[in-house]
Amino acid sequence: MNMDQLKRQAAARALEEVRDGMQLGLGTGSTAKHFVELLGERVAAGLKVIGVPTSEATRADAMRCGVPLTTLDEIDHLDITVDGADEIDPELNLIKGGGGALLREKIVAAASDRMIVIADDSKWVPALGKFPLPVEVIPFGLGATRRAIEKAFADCGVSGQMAVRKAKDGHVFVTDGGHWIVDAQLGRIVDPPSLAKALSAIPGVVEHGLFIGLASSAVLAGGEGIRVIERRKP
Ligand SMILES: O=C[C@H](O)[C@H](O)[C@H](O)COP(=O)(O)O
Repeated sequence: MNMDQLKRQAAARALEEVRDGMQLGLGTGSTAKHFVELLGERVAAGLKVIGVPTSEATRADAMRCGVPLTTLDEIDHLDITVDGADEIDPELNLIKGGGGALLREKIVAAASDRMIVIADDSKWVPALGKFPLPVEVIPFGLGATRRAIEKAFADCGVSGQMAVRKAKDGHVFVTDGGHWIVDAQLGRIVDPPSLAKALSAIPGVVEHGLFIGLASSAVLAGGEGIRVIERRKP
C-alpha cells in the first residue's frame, strides 16, 4: 500500500467517529483532504454535518465535495476536528504547519471537543523536531522577532538554522492570514511545552506549529494496519 492509500485509510477510520448532526473542524493538507473527500461522499448519501475549514484550500475542497460550511462566528463549538500533522510524539504533541495553515488549524482545534489526528505512521516520532518547526510571524520588525525566537530556543536548550519560507515561485510564502513563516531546523525539541510557551510570549510571533495538549487521539495507518492512540490523561 502506498503512502496516499495509508493516508486515506487513516481518514476513513476517523470518519467512523462522525455522527449525524456533528459540527466538524476540517483540517488542511494531503491527509485531511482525504477526510474531506470521504466526508463529502457520506454527505451525498444523507449525512447531516457542518464544517469549519482551516484554510482557503480546504474551503475550496469542501465546497467541491459538497460539505456544508460555517464559521466560528456562527457556531460556538465544534464536536471533532480531524486534521493531519507533520510529526506526532508519544504524548500526542504535534508539529503542524508544513502547509502553512497552523494558525487557523490551532484556532479550530482549540474550539473543538476532540481533535483526531490522522496520518501515515511515518509521522510518528519518539521526539519532535526533525521536521522544521514553523513559526508564523508578522513581517514588521522581523529581525527583532528572529532574535527573540533564537533566545527562546537557547532558553529551551535547542538551536538551529531559521529560514523564511518561500513559495514554489520563489517569492515569500504568505499565509491565509497575510503573515510569513520562519521554519526552524531544531533536530530534537527537548521540552516542547516550554518551547511552545516561550514562542507564544514573543510579540512578533502570531502562532507556532507546536500543538501541545490539543490532540485527543491519533489514527496512524501503516503496513501492519491501523493503530489508534489515545492521549494519556494528565
Ligand atoms: O499546514 C498544514 C498542516 O498542518 C498539515 O496538516 C500538515 O502539514 C500535514 O500535512 P500532510 O497531511 O499533507 O502531510
